[in-house]
Amino acid sequence: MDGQPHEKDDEVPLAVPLLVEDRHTPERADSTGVTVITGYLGAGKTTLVNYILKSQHGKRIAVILNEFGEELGIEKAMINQGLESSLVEEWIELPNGCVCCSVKHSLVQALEQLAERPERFDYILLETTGLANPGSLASVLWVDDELESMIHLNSVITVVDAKNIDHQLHEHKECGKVSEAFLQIAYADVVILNKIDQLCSVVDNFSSKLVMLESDIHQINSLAKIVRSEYCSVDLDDVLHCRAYETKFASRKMLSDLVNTKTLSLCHDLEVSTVCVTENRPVCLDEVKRWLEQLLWEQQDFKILRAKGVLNIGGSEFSHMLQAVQDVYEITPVYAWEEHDVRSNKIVFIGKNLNEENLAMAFRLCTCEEQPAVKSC
Ligand SMILES: Nc1nc2c(ncn2[C@@H]2O[C@H](COP(=O)(O)OP(=O)(O)OP(=O)(O)O)[C@@H](O)[C@H]2O)c(=O)[nH]1
Repeated sequence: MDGQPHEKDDEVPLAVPLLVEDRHTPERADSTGVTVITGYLGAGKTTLVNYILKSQHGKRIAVILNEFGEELGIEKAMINQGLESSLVEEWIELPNGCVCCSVKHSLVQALEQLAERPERFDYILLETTGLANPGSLASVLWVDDELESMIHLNSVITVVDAKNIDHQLHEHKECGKVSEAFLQIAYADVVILNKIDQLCSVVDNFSSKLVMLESDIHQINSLAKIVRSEYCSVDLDDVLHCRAYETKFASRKMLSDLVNTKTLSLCHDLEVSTVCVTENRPVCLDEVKRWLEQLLWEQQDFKILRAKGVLNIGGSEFSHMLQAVQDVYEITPVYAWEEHDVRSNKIVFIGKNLNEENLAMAFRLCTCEEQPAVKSC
């Protein structure tokens, strides 16, 4: 951690809010949720980790830190022993490098070691280097078979510096590559729009600037929840209980939020954007899979980074949820359709150079009106 902790970090809180409620007891009792914390250099990732560790939630939290380019390539694991216990620091040695590329395997081993400890953790936070592409990391953590029973990916939290994000989004891009600031927002389940105090000190029309930044973020990723903050003082529910990857346990609210997500097309200057496609007729599961595999696995003049959707599969009485990160995807039955449910299909794509019309047209070709019913549940 190379940032300086803010002096507020050392103050004893005057009041202890009850931030973690019983209803949040992990559904998978045997598996620990991992929250990936990412963000541009200096955005406030360490500030967020410190804030979480020092909040009095009574939970045991392990933190794995990955610093890109550190000489020794050493990772530091800080473990919060819970309410009224001191912070314990440990070192986990990983080879030098960035978790999203060269040391995935070691990271997986480190997570296994943490998860296998007799004293169980309630949460594991993984603070990535400011240069990491959270997509690779998310896809590894989401699907790793060795880890599946012990840990699960909870969410990706991206900390954004409100004063500098404009510049970061519009700075020079390497040809053909999506810049890190876009990737970090594209893969985020929650965006913490931090340092709003600093933004306030440099712009006159502070409120409208904030709204504009939020609109830019939502044009890149309409699925992300945006939380404004100073020194990352956020509601811990937003960071620890997001559960963006729990497809099987997706709530009706999560699905209805998806259905209500819209394509925002105000600014055409953004490298990455969200596109939503809908289809009212039932779709054929095999056709959808074939289409997705083409989109995700074959070379295209566009790139899908993340997708989420609700599907009405012909012949099935279950709504299905689609999740995709990079080249990995999953379609899972979620809950039985009820009489009042509107059985429709919606997929939200986040990616580079997406063409709404082409995607909508291809989705239409997946309908199964002319095809035999598919029994998937
Ligand atoms: N004014 C102001 N400063 C902040 C805020 N949040 C964090 N900082 C300060 O910004 C600096 C960088 O914060 P860090 O938490 O170290 O940021 P980081 O993302 O971990 O930085 P790297 O590890 O270098 O990528 C520190 O000096 C923090 O105290 C905020 O909301 N307002």
